[in-house]
Amino acid sequence: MGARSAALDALFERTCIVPVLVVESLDDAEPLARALVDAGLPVLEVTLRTPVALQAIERMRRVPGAIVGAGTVLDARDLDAVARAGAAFAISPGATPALLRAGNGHVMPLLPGIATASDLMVARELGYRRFKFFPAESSGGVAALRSLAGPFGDVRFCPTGGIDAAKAPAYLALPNVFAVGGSWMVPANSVRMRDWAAIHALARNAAALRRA
Ligand SMILES: O=C(O)C(=O)C[C@H](O)[C@H](O)COP(=O)(O)O
Repeated sequence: MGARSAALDALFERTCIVPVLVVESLDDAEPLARALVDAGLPVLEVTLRTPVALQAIERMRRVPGAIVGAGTVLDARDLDAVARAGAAFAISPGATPALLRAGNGHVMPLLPGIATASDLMVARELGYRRFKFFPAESSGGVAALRSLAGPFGDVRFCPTGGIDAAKAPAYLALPNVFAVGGSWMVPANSVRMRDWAAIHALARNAAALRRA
């Protein structure tokens, strides 16, 4: 197994649920990370969708127990930026050859996004064996991952996109799924209200989910 796959497998040994976070206000970064880590979800994906995302990664990293990665990494520039911010890993919704090559030049592991067999094969040629499957629900969901297991026996996935507490168990039951990503435990409204208790409760339920 390659070093990147081993590093990702080691990270996701600790959890099989990845909260996908959109941090609008820097003041939310620390209490949000604390609520999730305390509830049993230590691995966090901070999307680069807001202007404060890089600073949020830096702040969340200081929360004891938090393992903070970056999402929405679209190109080599984003990859360098999140590495500088101290992200433990990077996730992209899709993949380009340039991003995949840049990922090969980083110690920080990149989890590229794929939605089809052809996407996967391009990244596989460059050494990738762990992928985000995005957007999971609209790209065929559980049935698609079951089909991909045939030709790609050495590949494992983190499906994300449209998954919630009710849908997650069917994904986690698949042998080629190492984790499930999603925002269901972090409702935008709860963040706006700074209702960390509500997020903690949803995160606790998510943390009780297990791989098969
Ligand atoms: O911003 C990114 O990098 C993304 O790839 C998208 C997110 O992973 C999904 O939007 C999360 O999906 P939901 O759980 O349906 O909210």
